[in-house]
Amino acid sequence: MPPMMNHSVLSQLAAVLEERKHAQPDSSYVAKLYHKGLDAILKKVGEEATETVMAAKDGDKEKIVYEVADLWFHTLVLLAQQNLHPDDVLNELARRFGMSGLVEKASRKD
Ligand SMILES: N=c1c2ncn([C@@H]3O[C@H](COP(=O)(O)OP(=O)(O)OP(=O)(O)O)[C@@H](O)[C@H]3O)c2ncn1[C@@H]1O[C@H](COP(=O)(O)O)[C@@H](O)[C@H]1O
Repeated sequence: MPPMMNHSVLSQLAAVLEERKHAQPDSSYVAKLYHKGLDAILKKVGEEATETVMAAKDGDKEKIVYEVADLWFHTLVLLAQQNLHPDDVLNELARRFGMSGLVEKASRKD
């Protein structure tokens, strides 16, 4: 998959996560998680990190990909809940990699 398509997946998912902030709590998984609050989101991040570790210890590549997807997804929910965007993380990684101007700064200040 070309890099721009990967970035597009993150951006499109971030847009859906943003929309879910205005949804009824019982209307979707993400809306329910927002409603439960920060501690519930952090609990999911912790659980998915643990499940990733267990998959890696089992040496199960398919499960590693599945669990990392769950982990990334819940960290994206955390970023959205904190009014941050995946581009903020991509920019930080680009900065560490010695690149600049990879993507526009996207976090909101509210
Ligand atoms: N990518 C995901 C995604 N990855 C994982 N999950 C959910 O995260 C949960 C993973 O937790 P577990 O494995 O512990 O399973 P679980 O026992 O059902 O979890 P809990 O109910 O106990 O928290 C599952 O319920 C998955 O369905 C996701 N839910 C939603 N998305 C994306 O988010 C978008 C918005 O989701 P909704 O708000 O549900 O419409 C969707 O269009 C999807 O693209």
